[in-house]
Amino acid sequence: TQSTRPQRLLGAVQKNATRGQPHSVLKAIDQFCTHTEWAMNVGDEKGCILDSVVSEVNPATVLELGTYCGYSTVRIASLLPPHAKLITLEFNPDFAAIARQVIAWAGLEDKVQLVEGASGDWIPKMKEQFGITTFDFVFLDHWKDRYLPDTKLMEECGLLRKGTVLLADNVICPGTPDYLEYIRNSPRYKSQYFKSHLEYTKVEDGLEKSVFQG
Ligand SMILES: Cc1cc(-c2n[nH]c(CCNC(=O)c3cc(-c4ccc(F)cc4)cc(O)c3O)n2)ccn1
Ligand SMILES: [Mg+2]
Repeated sequence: TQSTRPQRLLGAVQKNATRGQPHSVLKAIDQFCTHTEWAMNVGDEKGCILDSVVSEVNPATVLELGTYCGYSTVRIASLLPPHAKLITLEFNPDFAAIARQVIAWAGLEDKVQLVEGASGDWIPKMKEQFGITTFDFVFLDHWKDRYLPDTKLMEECGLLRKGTVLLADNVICPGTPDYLEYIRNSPRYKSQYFKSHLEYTKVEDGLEKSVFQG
């Protein structure tokens, strides 16, 4: 039977990366996606911007919406302080199964809680299920038409505090026009655009960083 792209990506990690070395996992995925098969990881160019924002925030609690194969999960988790918690939500069970193995290969399973299901269902349950009060950092990288409703949902559920940083991938390609319109015009956020490119391509894309003002 045919393998899937995520399965082939995992194979490249297991073949070319060293267990317990997150950097080698990221390198193996980026090489696979550059030379063999494109895949929707945030990639190294936008990944460097992600690294700098995560390092600046130095978050104790992180929410990632959209795990896919775990590339950005590994990228973020490798920068977190010892007792920090990263919760990542993945809708597709096949993607989640691969992501668990990629995260384990990187040796970061103790920092990561991967939850399978839809963001709209899980965001209201964050406090009771995971003992979260508020998130210090949120990486939005899931269905592009869910960025705006889920941001409003996080506000309503009291999951954001003064200073919480939201970083949104793909605000140009595939694009999140309603989210950009809202977040750039809301007095409750201070936003900044980081111009970049769609992973592994020359197509324009970018990340939008927004700080909740409380
Ligand atoms: C909890 C929860 C989770 C999800 C969820 N889980 N996993 C995802 C993946 C979402 N990501 C993308 O669709 C995506 C697409 C492209 C792309 C594709 C094709 C092109 F031609 C150009 C660009 C590029 C990217 O960088 C992307 O991130 N959503 C959904 C709902 N609830
Ligand atoms: Mg993305």
